[in-house]
Amino acid sequence: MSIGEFVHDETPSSEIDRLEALYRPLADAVRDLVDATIRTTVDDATIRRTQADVEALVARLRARQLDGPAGVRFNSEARAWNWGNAVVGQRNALAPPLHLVRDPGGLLHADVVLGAAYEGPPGLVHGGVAALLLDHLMGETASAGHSRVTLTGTLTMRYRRGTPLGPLRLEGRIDREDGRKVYVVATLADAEGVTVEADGVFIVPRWA
Ligand SMILES: CCCCCCCCCCCCCC(=O)SCCNC(=O)CCNC(=O)[C@H](O)C(C)(C)COP(=O)(O)OP(=O)(O)OC[C@H]1O[C@@H](n2cnc3c(N)ncnc32)[C@H](O)[C@@H]1OP(=O)(O)O
Repeated sequence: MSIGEFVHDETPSSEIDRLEALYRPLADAVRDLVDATIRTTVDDATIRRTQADVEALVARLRARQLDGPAGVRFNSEARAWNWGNAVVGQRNALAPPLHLVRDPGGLLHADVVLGAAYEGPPGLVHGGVAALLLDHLMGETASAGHSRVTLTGTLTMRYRRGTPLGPLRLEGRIDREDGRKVYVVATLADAEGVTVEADGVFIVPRWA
C-alpha cells in the first residue's frame, strides 16, 4: 500500500494560520447546523425552506472546489495540516474536532464534548465513534509528534460501560516498541472514570 496524499506544500505557516482562522468558524457553523437538524422541532414549511437555503449554500461553495479529498500537507517549517481529517480536520464539520495536547512525559490527551451527532444507544456515544476518536489519538501517539508515519494494524476496544454524551477525556501513551511495531494503550473517560480501554499495534509501514 502507498499513500498518495502526503503532499509537500510550501505555503507558509502564517498563511495556514490565516486560512484556518477563516475556515474554522464556517466548520463550527456547519457542525451547529448538524446538531440543529437533529434537534429542531420547527414546522414542516420551515424545514422545507431551510433545506432550500442549505442547498443554495452548498451550490455556492461548490462553485470552486478540490477534485478529491483534502489529503495531508506539510511544509519545510514542519507544519502539517489535514483539514479533512475525520477526527481533527479544521474544515471538517463531522470532526468534533479533537484538540490534541502532548504532555512532556509522552502522554497525549484531548478534552472533547460530544453532542447529539455522536449518539449510538440513547444518550450514549456510538461505539464506533469511541473507536474512531481513540484510533486517531493512538495513531498520533504512535507517530510521536509527526516524527514518523504509523498506520493502525490491530485495534482492540474494551467497552467497560456506556459513555454518556457530554464532556469526555481521551488519553494515550506508547506502551512499548518492537521494530516497526508501536504498541499503544489509551482510555476514554467521563467524570466518573474510564468507560473504554483500548490497545493497539501501530505499524511504521515498510514503504515509509
Ligand atoms: C508529515 C505529516 C505527518 C502527519 C501524520 C498524521 C498522523 C495522523 C494519525 C492518524 C491516525 C489514524 C490511524 C488510521 O486511521 S490508519 C488507517 C487504518 N489502517 C490502515 O489502513 C492500515 C492498512 N494496512 C497496511 O497498510 C499494512 O498492512 C501495514 C502498514 C499495517 C503493515 O504492512 P507492512 O508491509 O509495513 O508490514 P509487514 O508485513 O512488513 O510487517 C511488519 C511487522 O508488523 C506486523 N504486522 C503487520 N500487519 C499487522 C497488523 N495488521 N496487526 C499487527 N501486526 C501487524 C508483522 O507481523 C511484522 O511484525 P514482525 O513479524 O516483524 O514481528
